[in-house]
Amino acid sequence: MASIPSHALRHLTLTRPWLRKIRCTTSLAFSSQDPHQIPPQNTDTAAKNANDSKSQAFFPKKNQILELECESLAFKGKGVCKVADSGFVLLCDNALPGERFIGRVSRKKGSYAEVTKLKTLSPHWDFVDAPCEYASYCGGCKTQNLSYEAQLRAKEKQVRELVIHVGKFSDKNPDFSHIMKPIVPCDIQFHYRNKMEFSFGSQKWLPKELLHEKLDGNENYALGLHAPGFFDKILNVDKCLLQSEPANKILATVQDNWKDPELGLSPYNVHSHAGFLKHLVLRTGRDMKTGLPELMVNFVTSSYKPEMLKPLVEKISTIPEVVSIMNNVNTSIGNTSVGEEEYTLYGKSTITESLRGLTFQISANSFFQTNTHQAEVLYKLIEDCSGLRGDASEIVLDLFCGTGTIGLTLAKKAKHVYGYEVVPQAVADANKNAKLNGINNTTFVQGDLNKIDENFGKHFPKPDIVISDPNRPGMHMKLIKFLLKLKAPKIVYVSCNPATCARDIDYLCHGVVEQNIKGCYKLKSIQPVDMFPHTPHIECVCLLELC
Ligand SMILES: C[S@@+](CC[C@H](N)C(=O)[O-])C[C@H]1O[C@@H](n2cnc3c(N)ncnc32)[C@H](O)[C@@H]1O
Repeated sequence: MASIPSHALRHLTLTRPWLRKIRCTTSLAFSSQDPHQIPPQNTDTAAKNANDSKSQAFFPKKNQILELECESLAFKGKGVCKVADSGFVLLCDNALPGERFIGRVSRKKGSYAEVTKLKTLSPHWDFVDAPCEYASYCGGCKTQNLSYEAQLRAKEKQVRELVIHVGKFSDKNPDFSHIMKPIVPCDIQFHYRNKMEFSFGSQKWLPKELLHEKLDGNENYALGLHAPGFFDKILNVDKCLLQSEPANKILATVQDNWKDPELGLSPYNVHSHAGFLKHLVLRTGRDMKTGLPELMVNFVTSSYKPEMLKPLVEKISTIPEVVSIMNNVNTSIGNTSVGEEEYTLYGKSTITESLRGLTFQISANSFFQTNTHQAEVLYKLIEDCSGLRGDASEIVLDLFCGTGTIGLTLAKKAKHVYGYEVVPQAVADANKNAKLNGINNTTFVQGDLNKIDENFGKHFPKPDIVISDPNRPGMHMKLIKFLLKLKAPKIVYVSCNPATCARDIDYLCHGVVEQNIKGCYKLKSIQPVDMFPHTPHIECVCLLELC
C-alpha cells in the first residue's frame, strides 16, 4: 500500500501527534476546527498546542478525571480536547467543538491520550437535539447533535487542510480558491441509506447505569448495531433513522417476533460459535414501474434451516414493500454477512434501483452506492468533470469500477468504456447491468490494480479520460506510476478518503520526489461531497488535467 510522502507526514505528525499512524492505516480524516466558532483566545489549533511548551509540562495519568474542552474534530469524528492552561491533546469519542465535559483518561499514546466522556458540563456550539434515541450510544452517527451546517463546515475544513498539508497545494496561490470547491450538502439528512446491516447477538449492550440489572435467558439477546469498541456486544435498536421507513417496519416486525421462545431461534454467539441467526441485512430499492420502494430482507445464518425462519418469513412477507427474502448461509466462524450459499425464501432474488436514468439489479451481496439520492449528485459531478464531448469518440478507463455504475452512466457519451475491478461478482454484475440497459460499448475485466505490470496498458486503447475510484487506501504506487506514463488527458479521481486522495493528487501533480519521478498533472478542481450526514465520512471528486 502506498503511503503519505515522508515530508508531509513529518509536518503532520509534528503538529498533529495523533496522526502518526497514518502511514500504516491511511484511514484518517483530518483534525479541523471552525474559525467562525472558536473563541478568540483559543484560535491556535489544539494540534499546535500539543507541541507548545505547556504541553510538555502536563502528562495525564491513566484513569485520571479531567475537566476538558473540545476544540475541533479529528479523524473518525473524535473530538480534540485540552485541559485548561495546558496544550496537551486528548481525543474523545462523542465530544463536539465547544463542549465542556468531565472525562476519564482511558489510554495514553505517547504525546496524546484518549479520554472517555463521563458528563457534559456545557454543550457545544451549534448544539441540536439528536432526533435518534440511540445517538449517544451508537457509533454510527457521531455528529447527530451538531447542526448540519457545522458538520459541513468541519468536513470542508478537513479536506482543505489535507489538500494544503498533504497535497502541498498552497492556499496563497490565487487559483487555490477556484480549485477548492465548497462542499456539496446532502439534501436528505435522514433515511438516506439504502442498506443497513444489523447483527444478532447473545450479549446485549447496556448503558452503565443499567449494568447492575440481571438479565436472564433471552433477555440478554439483542438485534441491532455493534456497540462502539465491542465486537461481541450488541446495542439493541428498534429503528434506525438512517434507513427507509419500510426498512424500519421490517426491523420492528423482526424485533417483535424473533425472541418468541416458540420459534426456538437463537443468536449466533461469537465466543462459543453456537447459535443460528447472524445478521439481518435490509436493502431498499425502487420498483421501476411504480417508483415506489421495494425491499430485500437477507437473513444471514450459520446453517441452512429454512423451516426455522418460516414463521418470520410469513410475518415479514405481509409487509407490502417486501419483494425479496433471502437467506445467506455462512458456516464460517467469521462474522461477515456474505454466505457461501444463498437461498431465496420469498419473492425474487434481486431488487432494482435507478441511477442517472439506468436500471441496476441488486443482489444480496452486490455493491451499490449506499446513498442513492446523493449518488445521483456525485455521478452528475463525475460526468461534468469528465467533460465527455458526447460524440461517442472518446475512450474511458474506469478503474475500481465495482458493479460498473460510473462507467455505465458515462457509456452513452463515450466510444468505449473499459472497467477494472478485483471482485469477480462485481464484474459479473457490471456485465449484467450493461446488458440490462442495452449498453454494448463497455468491457469490464476482473483484475487486481495493486498488481499491474508493464503489460497492463496493452489491454485497452489509450484512454481520453481515466476515472479512478479506489477504496480507502487510495491508489497503489504501481498504478500511480502507470498513470504518469499513460498520460491520459484527464483524470477524474473519486475518493472516499481525503487523506489518501491528497497524497495521490500530490504524486500525480508534483511527482514522487523520493523516486525521482516527475508529476505531469494540474489539479483543476477538488469538490467535497457529503454522502453520509452525521458520520465522519467525506467523498471528494477531483479533476486533473495533463500539463
Ligand atoms: C469505492 S468502490 C467504487 C466502486 C464503483 N466505482 C462505484 O462507484 O460503485 C472501490 C472498488 O474498488 C475495488 N477494489 C479494491 N481494491 C482493488 C484492487 N486492488 N484492484 C481492483 N479493484 C479493487 C473494490 O472491490 C470496490 O468495488
